Amino acid sequence: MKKIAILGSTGSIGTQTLEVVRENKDIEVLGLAAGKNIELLEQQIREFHPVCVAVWSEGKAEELKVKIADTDTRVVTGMEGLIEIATLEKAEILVTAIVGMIGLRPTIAAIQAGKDIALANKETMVTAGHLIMPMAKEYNVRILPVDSEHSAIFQSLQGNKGNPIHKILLTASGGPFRGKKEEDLLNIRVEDALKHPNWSMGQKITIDSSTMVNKGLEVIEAKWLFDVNVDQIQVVVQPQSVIHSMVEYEDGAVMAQLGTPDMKLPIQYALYYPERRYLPGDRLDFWEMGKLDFEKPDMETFYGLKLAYKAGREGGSLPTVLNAANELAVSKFLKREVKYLEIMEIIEDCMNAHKNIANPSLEQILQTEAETYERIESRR
Ligand SMILES: NC(=O)C1=CN([C@@H]2O[C@H](COP(=O)(O)OP(=O)(O)OC[C@H]3O[C@@H](n4cnc5c(N)ncnc54)[C@H](OP(=O)(O)O)[C@@H]3O)[C@@H](O)[C@H]2O)C=CC1
Ligand SMILES: CC(=O)[C@@H](O)[C@H](O)COP(=O)(O)O
Ligand SMILES: [Mn+2]
Repeated sequence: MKKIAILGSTGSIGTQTLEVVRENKDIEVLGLAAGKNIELLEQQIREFHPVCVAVWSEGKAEELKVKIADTDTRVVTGMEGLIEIATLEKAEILVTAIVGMIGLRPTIAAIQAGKDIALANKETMVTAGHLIMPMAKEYNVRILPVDSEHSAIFQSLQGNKGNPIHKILLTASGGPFRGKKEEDLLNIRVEDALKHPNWSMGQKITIDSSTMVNKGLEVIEAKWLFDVNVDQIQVVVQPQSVIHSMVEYEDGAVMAQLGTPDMKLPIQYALYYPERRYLPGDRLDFWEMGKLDFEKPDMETFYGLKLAYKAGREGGSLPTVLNAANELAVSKFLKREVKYLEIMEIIEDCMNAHKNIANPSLEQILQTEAETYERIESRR
C-alpha cells in the first residue's frame, strides 16, 4: 500500500485525488487537511479512516470532534496542524491540493521530512521555487507535477534524459474572455468570470484562468520545475484544451501530451509515476474532434501575463508580490469588493511599489506577502 496525505482534501484537486484513491484500492490515506468544509471532511474520514486530520480554525475543529467522536481520527488545527499532516511519519507522498501560498510552510516541512510532493499548489513554486528545488535535491525527494500543463511537460520529457529543452510550449485555453478587449471587460461579474470554457476547478484558479494570471503563475512554476529561463517558455493559446503542453527539443522535434480535460490523469500519473494505470472516463475521439486551433495570447489586454514574465525574469521577491497581490485581489473580486479589471491594476501597482529582494529567505517571502497585503488594504 502506498501511503499519502492530502492538504486541501475538500477542494477540486483534493476530491479528485480521493476519486483516484477510491478507484485504485492500493493507496492508504493517512492524513487530510481542509479549511471550512467539515461536513465533507467528516464523510472523507468515515470512508478513508485517516489517522489525523487538520482543519484551519479551533471553532471548526471543535465542531468536527463532536461529529467524529466515534472514530479514532485525531484533529489538529492551524499552521501547526497543516505541518503535522504534511510530515506524518509513515506517509510517502504529500498531495498539495491546498490553494494559495499558505501551502508554502507545510510543503517545505514535508520536503525536510523526506516526503515526495505531488504538487498542485502552484503558488508555492511561484513564490519559493528557488528554495524548494534545491531543498528537494538535498533531501532526495521528488517534486511530481500535478498542474495539467506541467504534468504534460513532465510526460513529454520522459525518455529524453540528457536532451536539453529548447523551448516549452505552455498551452492556455484563453479563458472565458478570449478575444475580448479592455472595454469589454469593464463590467465583468463574478458569475461571468467563473465560467471556464473547459475545466471545472476551484474559484480562485478559475478567476486566474480568466485573467490569464494563471498562465503567468504557470510560466514561473515551469521555470523552476524544468530549470529553464522564462524566455524559453512560449504561451500558446489552444482554446480546446486538448493539448496540455509541449516540449520542443534542439532538433526541432516537438513532444506533446494530449487528453480530455480531466485532472485525474495528472493526479494519478503523479501518484504512480512512472507507472501508467487504467483510468476510467472519456477518451479523445480524433474523428469527432475535427480540428485544433492555436493563437498568440493577447498580453496587452491580459497584461497580468506580461507582469508574470517580468516577475519571472527579475526573480527575487517580485514573484511573491505578483502572487500575493493576485491572491488578495481575487478574493476581493469574489467578495465583490473590487472590479474585475482592478485585479490586474492591483498587481501592477504592488509590483511597481516593491523594492526587490534577491534570493529571499522563507521569512522574507512571508514578510513580502504581509507587506503586499498591507499595501492593498491601504490603497485609495
Ligand atoms: N482545480 C484544478 O483543476 C487545478 C488546481 N490547481 C491548483 O491546485 C490548488 C488547489 O486548487 P483547487 O482544488 O481548484 O482549489 P479549491 O478551492 O477547490 O480547494 C482548495 C482546498 O484548500 C483548502 N483550504 C483553503 N484554505 C485552507 C486553510 N487555511 N487551511 C486548510 N485548508 C485550506 C480548502 O478547504 P475548504 O474548502 O474545506 O475550506 C480546499 O480543500 C491551487 O493551487 C490551484 O492553483 C492546479 C491545476 C488544476
Ligand atoms: C487544469 C489546469 O491545469 C488549469 O491550470 C487549467 O490549465 C486552466 O486553464 P487556462 O489557465 O489555460 O485557462
Ligand atoms: Mn494548469
